Amino acid sequence: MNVTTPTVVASPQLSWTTGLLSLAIPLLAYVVYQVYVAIARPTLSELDGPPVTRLLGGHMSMVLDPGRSPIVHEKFVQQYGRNVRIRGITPWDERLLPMDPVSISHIMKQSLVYEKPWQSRRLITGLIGCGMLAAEGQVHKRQRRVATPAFSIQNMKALVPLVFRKGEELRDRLMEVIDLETDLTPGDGATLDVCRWISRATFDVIGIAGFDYQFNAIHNEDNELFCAYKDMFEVAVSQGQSMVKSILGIYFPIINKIFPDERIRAVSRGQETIQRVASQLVQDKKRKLEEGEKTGKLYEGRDLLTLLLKSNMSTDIAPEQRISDEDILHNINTFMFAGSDTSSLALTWTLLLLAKHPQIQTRLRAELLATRPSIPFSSLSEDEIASLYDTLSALPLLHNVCRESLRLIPPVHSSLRVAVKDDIVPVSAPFKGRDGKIRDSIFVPKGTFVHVPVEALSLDREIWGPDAWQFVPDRWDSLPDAVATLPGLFSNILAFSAGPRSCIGQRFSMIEMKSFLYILLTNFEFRETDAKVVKANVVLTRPYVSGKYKEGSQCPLIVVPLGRGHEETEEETVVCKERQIQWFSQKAAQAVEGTGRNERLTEMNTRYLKAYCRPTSPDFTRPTHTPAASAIRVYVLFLPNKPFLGDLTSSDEVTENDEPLKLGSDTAAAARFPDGPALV
Ligand code: HEM
Repeated sequence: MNVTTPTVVASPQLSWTTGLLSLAIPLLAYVVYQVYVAIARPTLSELDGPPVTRLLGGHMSMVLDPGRSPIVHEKFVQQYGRNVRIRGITPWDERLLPMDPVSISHIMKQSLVYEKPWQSRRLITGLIGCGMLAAEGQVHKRQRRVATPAFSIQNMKALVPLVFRKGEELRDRLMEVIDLETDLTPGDGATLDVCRWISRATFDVIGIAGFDYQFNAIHNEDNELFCAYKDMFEVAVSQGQSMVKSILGIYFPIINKIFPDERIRAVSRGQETIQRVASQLVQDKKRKLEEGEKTGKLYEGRDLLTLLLKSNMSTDIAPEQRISDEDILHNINTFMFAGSDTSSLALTWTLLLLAKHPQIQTRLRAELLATRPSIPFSSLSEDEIASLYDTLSALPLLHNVCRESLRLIPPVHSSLRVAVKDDIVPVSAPFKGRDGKIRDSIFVPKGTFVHVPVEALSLDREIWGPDAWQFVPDRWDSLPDAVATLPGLFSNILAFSAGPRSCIGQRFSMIEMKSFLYILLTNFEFRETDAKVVKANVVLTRPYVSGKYKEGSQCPLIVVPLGRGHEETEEETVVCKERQIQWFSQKAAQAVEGTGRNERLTEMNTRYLKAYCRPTSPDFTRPTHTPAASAIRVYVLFLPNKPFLGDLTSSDEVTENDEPLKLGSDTAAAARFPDGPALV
């Protein structure tokens, strides 16, 4: 199985000696460089900063830990000003921590001066290839130019129905899981790890939207490509004992070749699978596009892979600006990597915040329910879903909730840059340097690392006001003037970064967040459990249960299907009932139309609905034992192939023993109601 094994077994001593030598020589060279060359570099000497109390590790744990960072950042600003000198990992590693909006804007704009450090780029490249996240300079420019048209507003909107369908799948799956875990009595909900479920769904979304591939992770986690990506991404975020080895592996990749551990082997296995399955997908798509060109029947795929290939082939891109198939594959990997966990974390944190603020959850639900179409989702055409999304995207509270959540808990907590040449960084106000002189800019020498504190700017109480650390979506209706000075691709926050290296998937994420929130909140209520969920920065800001870090990232919430334990507000009840009654009555009328069946049935049906209908499952796609399900049964039992029920009177009860018609398997009924509820 493992191609490296025979070498190691055949000559273990030789391997060890070679390994040690190949480790020792570069290590020695590195130490010599650091002592005699790097130490002589110019430093951020004019800036003030906190004292250093440790030889290694410096201040990184203080600024990287989201449990402490808000207070640390605030104290630093008060004591040392808005641009602070901090210590990185080694004694020679002085870093700039800018918390001045003017300085940060400059750094984010000057992407040719402030690059991603080669260390992080090498780590990413080793996992997913040199796509947009890792590339720099001309390579990055070329890739971004090819990818930008794929992320246009129009192309993103075309993905809306795909995202909705996945949202519905998640809803149905959660209902099934809850049914299994509870006895279906009112008030019942199940405690679910929302983080895990959302993550499975966002993986599915990026699979289908990224390259038209069904991971089906919502249903099971066995798909080989899904496992390959998951394993690789887990290596990227895994911490612990092998931290030192991981760092050494970045500086001296040969170590990983000579001494591969289980993680390295998992990465190789994952890469092999991705290479085999995903490159086949690239070739298939290329063939479809070429065939379309030849036959004049253009291939209409909406996924990012197709769009990337189209853009790369378009005449707008000069031949020398095109990217290779390998680059295309690396970028699809990059979208998987950059777009799955970030989105699922943004959604998870939003649901947790809403669970902690039930009044806001109720208000948001009422806003969402008011837009609910009169027919079930499953019956909506793609155009109708697109127009529903247009309505959603303009909802004020939904928008406020999304940006407030991304402001308060940005999934990317901070980012790292390195100055590749000397630079002068502007500041918003003159400041007193360490030598007591007043300065109006900062000299940043080549080689300096810059720690970009994404979270610090959006939690700055001097800028956002005293409640900046709280979840207050309404703040967005009247923001302090100072907020307008903050950089950010989205809403003056750095959640999606800023400048030429900002997130290309921001529009995609908003579609995903808003569609999922819509589907989830109109079907479930989310409540806090007794577990204390805390933030930890493991590449991204992830939820953990306090004291249970070893169990991995998780966010348990009680998920209650609406209509069971959820006490709907009057506003919700009215909206839901009216819409459901309207839909059922319409369908019941169609059912009896022209069949000579009496109108009494329609009337009775409506009566049942009036009595029982609750906002349980807005598009009625599943049978339940709730009153709404009885209403569904009544409606279904009216079908012509159940003639004896034509004699039902309005006083008859439909009992548990009445067999509901299985629309999904009954061809006659299915033909009659192609868009009807699938009661399977
Ligand atoms: C809520 C969800 C998301 C958040 C918070 C987010 C955040 C970010 C941030 C902060 C960066 C800059 C990283 C850095 O400077 O180190 C970034 C870059 C990037 N993101 Fe996202 N992202 C999200 C979703 C997505 C999605 C859905 C996709 C793709 C479908 C995507 C693709 C990318 C790519 C390709 C880059 C690199 C851009 C470049 O360097 O030119 N992201 N993202």
